[in-house]
Amino acid sequence: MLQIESLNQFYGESHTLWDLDIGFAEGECTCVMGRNGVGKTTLMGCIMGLLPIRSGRMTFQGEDLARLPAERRAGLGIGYVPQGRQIFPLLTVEENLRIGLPARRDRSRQIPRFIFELFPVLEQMRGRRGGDLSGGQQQQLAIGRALVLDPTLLILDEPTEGIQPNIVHEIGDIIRRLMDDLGLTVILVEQKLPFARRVGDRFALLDRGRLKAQGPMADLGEDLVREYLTV
Ligand SMILES: Nc1ncnc2c1ncn2[C@@H]1O[C@H](COP(=O)(O)OP(=O)(O)OP(=O)(O)O)[C@@H](O)[C@H]1O
Repeated sequence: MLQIESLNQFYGESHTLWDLDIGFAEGECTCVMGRNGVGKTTLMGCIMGLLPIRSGRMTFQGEDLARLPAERRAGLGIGYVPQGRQIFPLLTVEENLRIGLPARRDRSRQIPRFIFELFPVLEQMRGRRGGDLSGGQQQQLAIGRALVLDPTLLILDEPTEGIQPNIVHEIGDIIRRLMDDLGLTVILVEQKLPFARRVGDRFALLDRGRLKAQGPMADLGEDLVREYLTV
């Protein structure tokens, strides 16, 4: 569904992503993993068009992504839940959700009903400010906001960071439901190994900007964990 070939990215003189080749298969959840600072968020920024790339190809359902500005990429059906959630604290829950509506392909001005079915707390707190929500509720709002666009691919950057364990479990269930009920493909940046193993179908392991291994989650063995994940 999304194919990345020979991707190189620099921050100024600093070469951050090196000749990355990664494929993301339709209908699967691929966990992008690796220690802090290896380039996971940078890779997501490149996919979304928020960071310029130096060279390489990115194709999404046959479209050449690298040539499209960020707003067109979202319109192709790529939803993005950034690290740290980045909801608007002074806007209400409803206003946060409405932000994505103008980019919908069908021009609908209605927040899709299934978002409130998936996250009942967002309906209960519809008129409250985003900043008044708990961390877990804000994460649900950030996911809901990305879903407003009706994406076929959803990218989540560390959705469990700083969230209570019971809510982490719930977020895992929601991701699987999005895949089973809506047929979404998911890219999940994740550092928590048990969560990645529970939710992911495949993994891609980065180290210092390079891809070190990828494959079915069952192949993420102890040797790889020790070498590239344990701190
Ligand atoms: N805006 C920036 N300017 C310069 N260097 C940056 C910038 N953003 C990130 N970097 C550097 O690029 C490298 C990759 O960072 P990135 O945030 O992509 O890693 P990560 O794997 O997502 O880390 P984390 O798990 O901590 O979020 C790091 O060395 C980081 O210091």
